[in-house]
Amino acid sequence: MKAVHFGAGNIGRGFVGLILHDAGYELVFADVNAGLIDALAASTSYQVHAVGENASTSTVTNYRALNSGTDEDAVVAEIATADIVTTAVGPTILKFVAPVIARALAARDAALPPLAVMACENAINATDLLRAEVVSRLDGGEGSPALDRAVFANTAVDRIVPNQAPDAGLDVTVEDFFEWAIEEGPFGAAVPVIPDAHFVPELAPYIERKLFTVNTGHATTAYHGWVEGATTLADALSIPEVFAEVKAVLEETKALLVAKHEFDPATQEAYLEKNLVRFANPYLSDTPERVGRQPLRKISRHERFIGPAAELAERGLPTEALLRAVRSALRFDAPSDPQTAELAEKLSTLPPEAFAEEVCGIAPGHPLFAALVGTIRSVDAFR
Ligand SMILES: NC(=O)c1ccc[n+]([C@@H]2O[C@H](COP(=O)([O-])OP(=O)(O)OC[C@H]3O[C@@H](n4cnc5c(N)ncnc54)[C@H](O)[C@@H]3O)[C@@H](O)[C@H]2O)c1
Ligand SMILES: O=P(O)(O)OC[C@@H](O)[C@@H](O)[C@H](O)[C@H](O)CO
Repeated sequence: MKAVHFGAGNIGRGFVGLILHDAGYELVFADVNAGLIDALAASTSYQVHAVGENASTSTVTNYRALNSGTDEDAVVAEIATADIVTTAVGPTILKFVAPVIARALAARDAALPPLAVMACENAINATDLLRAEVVSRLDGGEGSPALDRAVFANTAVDRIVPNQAPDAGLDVTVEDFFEWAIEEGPFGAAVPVIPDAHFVPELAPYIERKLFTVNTGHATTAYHGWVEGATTLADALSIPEVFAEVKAVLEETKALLVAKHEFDPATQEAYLEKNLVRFANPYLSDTPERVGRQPLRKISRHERFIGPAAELAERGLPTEALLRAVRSALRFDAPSDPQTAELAEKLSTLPPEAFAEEVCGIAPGHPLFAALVGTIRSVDAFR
């Protein structure tokens, strides 16, 4: 069995690669970072250190590595004969890997079992986004026979993998918790062999619970922590005012998840409490810069803040804590992040009403619009 994985970064090596290796796949990492690919290609193993109460170390072997920027033909050839292709490159990068997958599907022997394609990004239905990009590159689009050679399935991946220490080499330190939910419907009877993943009939409750609890709470910790001058996530959560804001945000998203997916409130409360502990994992060194990265993506329409806030407002439920988190997101100005300059430029050039519509996707008439515009306007006070 062979799996090709795009994105040999934190989650690629520390989660997807490890799980596919443990499932028995030969791995081919594809990435555009030449130094990383050269290091992987020159090595025969790396280690994943899981830290927390259930610490463990795993060794990943049986992999190869290819530079998808300079050796696209080789990556196409690998995918054409693979069983699985996964991505962990970031949702905004999917459009760049799609042409490679499209070429591979066109080249794939139609007699082979279909390729399982799964995007492991933090976004609702990321695989659908990838599929749309692949289709747009295929001759004949939706009518292309090459589409019959693949099965596309959405997934929700959860494991906190911070940026690694500069001297860590290829080894990755990760939290001990992990969860990988994959929608089973698209596969029919031919579900891929991945014992550490669980296949679910409907992904929406899983991805929304994950994105609107783990990622909403995580980003709230990062943005309020950044405003308070915290340098790690654990430090941020140790500030009582930040902790209170994170808890308040998670109570708001809990109300949505309980109302929308009929989760048991006590179970959801236990889930959010567990996540507060995960964010403060003392063995993990994570930063507001990483967790808050790409603020424009994070305040977009279907993402971790505006997504739940819009649905809460539509149901007449409170959104104040989510909007206070958005206000801190608007103040995020990490120099390492190109999106913060873009954010500042949009804040200074767009009227708040236009910002709400263009950046957050909330138009006049939506029940969140007035409060969101007020939030955007209030950021002026800090400039
Ligand atoms: N780190 C986490 O805790 C975590 C957890 C769950 C999900 N995710 C998701 O996984 C994705 C990756 O996150 P990460 O933290 O591993 O980021 P990362 O920056 O560590 O890794 C991304 C990798 O993608 C590579 N890449 C960029 N453009 C590429 C291209 N065109 N082709 C091939 N590779 C390319 C980069 O060189 C990098 O090695 C994101 O969507 C993120 O939301 C991350
Ligand atoms: O990867 P992002 O930028 O969407 O979000 C940053 C973190 O919240 C995220 O990477 C978490 O660590 C991860 O989603 C945990 O499963």
